[in-house]
Amino acid sequence: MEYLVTGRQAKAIDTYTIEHTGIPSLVLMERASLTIAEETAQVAAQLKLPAVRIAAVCGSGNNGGDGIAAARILHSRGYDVTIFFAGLREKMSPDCQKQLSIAENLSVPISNDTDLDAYNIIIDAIFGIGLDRPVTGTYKDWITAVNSASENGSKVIAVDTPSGIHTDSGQIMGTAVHADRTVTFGYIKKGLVLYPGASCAGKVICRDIGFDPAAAEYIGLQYITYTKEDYKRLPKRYADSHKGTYGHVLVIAGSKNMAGAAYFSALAAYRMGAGLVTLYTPESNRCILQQLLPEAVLKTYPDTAPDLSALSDQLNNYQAIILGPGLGQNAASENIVRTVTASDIKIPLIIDADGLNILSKNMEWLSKSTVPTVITPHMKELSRLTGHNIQYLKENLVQVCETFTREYGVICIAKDTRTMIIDNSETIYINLSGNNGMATGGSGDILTGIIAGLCAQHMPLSEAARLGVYLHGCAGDTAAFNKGFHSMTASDVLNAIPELLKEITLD
Ligand SMILES: NC(=O)C1=CN([C@@H]2O[C@H](COP(=O)(O)OP(=O)(O)OC[C@H]3O[C@@H](n4cnc5c(N)ncnc54)[C@H](O)[C@@H]3O)[C@@H](O)[C@H]2O)[C@@H](O)CC1
Ligand SMILES: Nc1ncnc2c1ncn2[C@@H]1O[C@H](COP(=O)(O)OP(=O)(O)O)[C@@H](O)[C@H]1O
Ligand SMILES: [K+]
Repeated sequence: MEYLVTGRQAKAIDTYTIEHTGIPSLVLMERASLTIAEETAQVAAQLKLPAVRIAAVCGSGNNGGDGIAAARILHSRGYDVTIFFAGLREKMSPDCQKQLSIAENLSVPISNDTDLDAYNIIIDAIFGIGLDRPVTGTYKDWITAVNSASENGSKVIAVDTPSGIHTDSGQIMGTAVHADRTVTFGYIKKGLVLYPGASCAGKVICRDIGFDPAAAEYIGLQYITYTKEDYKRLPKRYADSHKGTYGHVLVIAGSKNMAGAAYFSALAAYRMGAGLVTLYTPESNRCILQQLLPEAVLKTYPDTAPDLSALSDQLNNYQAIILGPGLGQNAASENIVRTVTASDIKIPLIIDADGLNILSKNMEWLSKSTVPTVITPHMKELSRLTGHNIQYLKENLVQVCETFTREYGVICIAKDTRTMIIDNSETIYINLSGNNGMATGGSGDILTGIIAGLCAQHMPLSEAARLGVYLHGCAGDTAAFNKGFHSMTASDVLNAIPELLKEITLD
């Protein structure tokens, strides 16, 4: 697990380390600059040119101070480096002032020119976490100059964040640097992983510069993400076990023309390790699903007339229930959704797709429901559930989901390029696995199966939500590796689950 920080939190970590721990700010700056110099040297070596010219474009805050110090370190190591001062001398921070005077004393070249085209590498140190308003005027011109050099082939290394990106939201504040890589200090800033910030950051490299680890605990960080380290959370298999050990999933899914969603969801639960999967689906799907997935137990109902009291009586027989993929929105589906949400079961329920579309027209069912529930809406479904348009949702996702979660007592997995999970705790999970190849029909159905498979193996629902979303994205990444972003399908994501889990468990 890794933390992602906001600008305010990053600043508080700086301040704690300086004031409470006693590490001087110039020491932190020197360490930050060393990482930039190392990264720059690495890029310079990769260019394989007879001579490499480096420009450090520096603002007047501490981000600029990092850039000036990095230029000084590179200069002392024999690199051809020039400082371009993009800030205002009268507004320099004390540390930036200090760095500029050291650079002047050591005769590091400082240019008054604005033409960056002759430089092979540009260090962007105009703004870091201190950016607090839209970029205008000469700053805008500098950012344009950096981007134009980049378009002409220069490599751009951003210091801490690409200048112009909002540290928290990833929004472009008027204009922003498009970097090839961003070296960020201590913790990854949230704005570097959220779009469009993530597109401007390029490859994000997070380097330790000596912040006191106690600072994070003292401040209380809120945003987390999973990495390969979290593979170890996968439920254990036991030599002495049977299918009951790994739980029984009920998948309430599919309708006349949507057998595929039920199949994806059910197979994903099996692939994730569930002991048994039962599919509750209309009679018209019987043949196709039996052929597609002989491993599943089928419980079919007459297409328009499910036996709701029999369904209700059975619900307690499972360890996890999926409701909604391809369910359709006819009267029979509505009755099923009402019956399941109104039941008194204490079994984890994962509601997706048409289950959510039906609920969005019957929100009182959700408010009255006492079933432990996770909902997995994509932005359109979330828009139907909350009444907000997608633009508003994207800009206010955390706040909208927090309100929704509190009001309805559910865990919300807001699916998007960067899926977020908001439950009733302080912690917000932001997912970084996955890729655009997953923007293909059926991907979401697989996620429901993965989460249910984990719940069936006795993982608590909020934990299964996080690990499920992470592994779903990892399976998507494996599928993209195998088939490419354009051609991969939901079936490829399903088939990547065993490949992924094999790699994890045999490691
Ligand atoms: N001791 C520390 O605090 C450390 C800070 N570090 C570096 O310092 C950076 C933060 O430094 P600062 O807090 O000085 O902030 P920045 O250097 O990011 O920029 C702040 C300055 O820019 C001005 N500004 C903000 N938005 C503007 C806009 N749109 N147009 C014009 N001016 C604008 C502010 O008024 C302020 O003068 C980090 O990103 C990191 O690179 C590192 O050296 C590590 C240690
Ligand atoms: N560009 C992308 N980057 C990362 N993940 C993506 C991207 N596009 C889609 N996904 C993921 O793929 C899944 C799509 O789900 P959904 O829209 O419900 O698909 P479907 O309804 O076809 O099953 C979500 O988990 C989403 O996070
Ligand atoms: K920067």
